Amino acid sequence: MSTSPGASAPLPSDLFTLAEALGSVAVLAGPPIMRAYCRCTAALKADGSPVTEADLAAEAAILPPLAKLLPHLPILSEEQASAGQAPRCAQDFVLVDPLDGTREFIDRNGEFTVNIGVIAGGNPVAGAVYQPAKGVLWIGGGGRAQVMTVLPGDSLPPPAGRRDIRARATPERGQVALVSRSHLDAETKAFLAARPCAQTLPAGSALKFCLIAQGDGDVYPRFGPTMEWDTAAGHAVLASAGGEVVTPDGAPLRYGKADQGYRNGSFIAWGRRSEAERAHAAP
Ligand SMILES: Nc1ncnc2c1ncn2[C@@H]1O[C@H](COP(=O)(O)O)[C@@H](OP(=O)(O)O)[C@H]1O
Ligand SMILES: [Mg+2]
Repeated sequence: MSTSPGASAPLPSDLFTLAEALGSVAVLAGPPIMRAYCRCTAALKADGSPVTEADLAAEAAILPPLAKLLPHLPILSEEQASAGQAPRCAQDFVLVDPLDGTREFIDRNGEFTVNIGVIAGGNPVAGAVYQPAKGVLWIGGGGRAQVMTVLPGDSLPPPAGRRDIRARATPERGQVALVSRSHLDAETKAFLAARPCAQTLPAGSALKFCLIAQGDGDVYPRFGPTMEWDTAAGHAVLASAGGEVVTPDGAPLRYGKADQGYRNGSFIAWGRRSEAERAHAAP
């Protein structure tokens, strides 16, 4: 699939409804992922094939319904990109990581997710993050975000089975920092050492964004490498819950960086920052 990088495509006007639809698609990746997860035991460490199998099966479950949902938007998916089949995307497109947190899958700690994010004008506007091992789904779009329990492959619950979430106001002291469980670099450690953090919580994959979005954390610094498909969905959920994701110089983290191979630079995800916190972080 290809598109002109500057092309703009019509998006549904109700971005929260779009996020719900993305959630319904993300949940479809649950059954193939959990089949591979349950089948593989110790053999996985010596032979990574069940991970690849789960990645590919999850992507195959997601892409057709996603293309039907958003027929005018190019889809950039991790496995297709790895196979050299990525469309060139710049402004309006969809980012898919069918199995984010390969290390967590291999380590069998359940902290892996399915990520689907919609980008408009280079910004994430709707997203769904699904944790199949726990059956938890986060969705966000249009300034509204929710968390709910959904078993792999099931339908989304009615409103009574969902919880609206909002990032908490960043406390001046005793901030809770989320960090990668598997990729923690020296620069991130130095950032944390300079902050009034009471607690550092490790979490895999896009769960770090979701935990801040639901008020269980304040900051997620990431100075090590990530790809756009790792962050877009969680970024959309967090932004819809009142948080933000910025680069170290304070600019919003943007998407469609084709010339950089869709790699993100360093970023810091925040809950609802106070003015004092903004001033403290100013370059
Ligand atoms: N050296 C590296 N280069 C590029 N991306 C990296 C990387 N190390 C980690 N990542 C990204 O970080 C993601 C995992 O995030 P976390 O460490 O927060 O759980 C990985 O997603 P995948 O597991 O889907 O490949 C991968 O894309
Ligand atoms: Mg990933």
